[in-house]
Amino acid sequence: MTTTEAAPLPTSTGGPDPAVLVRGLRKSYGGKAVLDGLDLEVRRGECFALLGPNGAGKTTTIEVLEGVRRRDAGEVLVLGEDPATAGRSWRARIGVVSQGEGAGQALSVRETLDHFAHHTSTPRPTDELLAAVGLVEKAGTRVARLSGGQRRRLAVALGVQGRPELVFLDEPTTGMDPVARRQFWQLVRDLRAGGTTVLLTTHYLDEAAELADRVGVIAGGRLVEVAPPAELGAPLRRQATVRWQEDGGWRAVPTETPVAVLRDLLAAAPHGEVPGLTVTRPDLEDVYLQLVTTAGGEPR
Ligand SMILES: Nc1ncnc2c1ncn2[C@@H]1O[C@H](COP(=O)(O)OP(=O)(O)OP(=O)(O)O)[C@@H](O)[C@H]1O
Repeated sequence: MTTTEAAPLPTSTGGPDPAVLVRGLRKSYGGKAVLDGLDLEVRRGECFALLGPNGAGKTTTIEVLEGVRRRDAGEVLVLGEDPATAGRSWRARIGVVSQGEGAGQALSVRETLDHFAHHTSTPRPTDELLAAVGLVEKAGTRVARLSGGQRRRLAVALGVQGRPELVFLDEPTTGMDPVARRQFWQLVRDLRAGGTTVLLTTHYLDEAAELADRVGVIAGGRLVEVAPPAELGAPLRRQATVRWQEDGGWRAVPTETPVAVLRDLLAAAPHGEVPGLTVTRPDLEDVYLQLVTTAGGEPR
């Protein structure tokens, strides 16, 4: 891994100030580099999904941005301030949904939301939050009696209670059932439609494809690619595979010009029929796997 100096933060990116601007972020644990010069820019109002294998450094990155983990080097601006030194007024502008469960156990769901509302200047109404995360039926249940997925929903409600400008969602739907995930996706869409910037980490590529304006892949301590989900790994996506049945077996031809392959096949087909013919291109998962493998982003 290289040890180049962090470039100074640009003062202008050509548009409004980004919500998150990171240059040359480095973090090691016990002498082992996890982040090795990570650059990241999240635009105001977008939903940005950080992808990467287990141990790639997604949570470490989010924690540095939240101001709860110290960095070794690099420059970081979140809503225009350095999280390492920013104060309470800055903290009130961000929302955090971490991987831990957080909320106390003895209070009911409603009491928990009401309790934290007292510490927030313009909280979203508790009933609105309960509906948004699908916990209306559980409003009177003690937190200790919630299932894992229901606790994640409560954590999400608490994270957005203070109407944050920017919300960090670290693996927000882990443990949620498919209905809850879709409900959560709607919540994220609503937040984004209301102008909130969302930075989330996820292992679910369908979630990233569904929600994110752009995705970034962390591997080998750096952001190896950033693009809209449909454009990630564009050169890899150009490669199609034409498959068909021939002489009792399967043939598969990788090609960047599938139409030409099809034309030849059809010309050679006795009755214009090619049994089992399919043309496929790599999907987001195929592209992601290639990116992290190429970048040496195997789990540490
Ligand atoms: N407090 C710590 N002390 C020592 N090592 C740590 C600490 N926190 C994280 N690590 C290590 O740093 C690496 C990155 O961890 P991190 O949690 O940031 O990864 P991640 O991409 O969020 O992983 P996952 O997808 O599994 O949640 C891992 O190898 C982890 O074991």
